[in-house]
Amino acid sequence: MDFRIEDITPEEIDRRLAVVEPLTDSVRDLVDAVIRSQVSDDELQAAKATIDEVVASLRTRQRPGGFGTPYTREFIGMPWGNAAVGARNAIAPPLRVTRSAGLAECDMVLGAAYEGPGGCVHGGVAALMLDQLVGEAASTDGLPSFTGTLTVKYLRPTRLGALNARAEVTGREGRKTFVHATLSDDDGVTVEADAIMISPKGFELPTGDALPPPANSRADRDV
Ligand SMILES: CCCCCCCC/C=C\CCCCCCCC(=O)SCCNC(=O)CCNC(=O)[C@H](O)C(C)(C)COP(=O)(O)OP(=O)(O)OC[C@H]1O[C@@H](n2cnc3c(N)ncnc32)[C@H](O)[C@@H]1OP(=O)(O)O
Repeated sequence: MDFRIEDITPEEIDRRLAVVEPLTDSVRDLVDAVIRSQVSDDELQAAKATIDEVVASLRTRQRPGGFGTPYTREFIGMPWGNAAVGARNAIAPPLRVTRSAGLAECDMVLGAAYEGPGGCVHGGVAALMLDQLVGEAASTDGLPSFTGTLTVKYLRPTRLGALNARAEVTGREGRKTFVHATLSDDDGVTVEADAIMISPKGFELPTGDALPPPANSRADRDV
């Protein structure tokens, strides 16, 4: 796993985020526009050519593999490629998770890119978001926890639109942390999940100090 240290200041993180977050939002917008566009075939083909040019320019310098999760020496996390919260990842639902002891929560608005059954959120997307939330809730004491078992119960269809996700630690037992999570719309809970999170054996923090929760964005770190 890539836990590399990148020795930059919080100001430099903010500067980088101020560049990449709007870019990621534009790519998200592009994804939504492609799904819902009703322009002609000629216009679609012209759009492809323009997009291919942009991709070629971005490919002139690429890192190998994934983005990884770099940390600063102060243990501010930069999981910017993360599929659920990555600041550079347009596939990620736009989640801004807030955390406190044993608790993680976020409001989000899901559009056409997250559809499963017509007009409703894909079950895998719901599970993705809840997986992230249980991971963040279990890790608020600083030690990372990985999902061992995630049990997801879909109570009723989740309409696309404004939603809330919430995860709360319900117990700890050795290296295991138990977490309950929900996804809700205005009418209440649509999906619930229970997770057994496991702290990896022998994992030691580089300094022996507890880590603060990792930051995903400027707004997140200000919490
Ligand atoms: C500079 C460094 C900074 C670091 C700071 C980090 C801060 C991080 C903060 C915030 C992060 C937020 C991140 C959110 C991420 C979202 C969540 C994900 O997507 S995670 C990816 C999906 N999950 C996997 O890929 C796991 C793959 N599996 C494994 O790696 C192992 O199987 C693992 C770690 C889960 C367990 O392996 P073992 O070798 O440690 O387990 P054994 O020693 O056999 O068991 C320990 C106890 O756990 C139970 N256990 C083991 N596996 C289990 C499982 N799969 N389900 C339930 N219980 C399990 C066992 O029964 C045992 O319990 P008994 O002590 O006997 O009571």
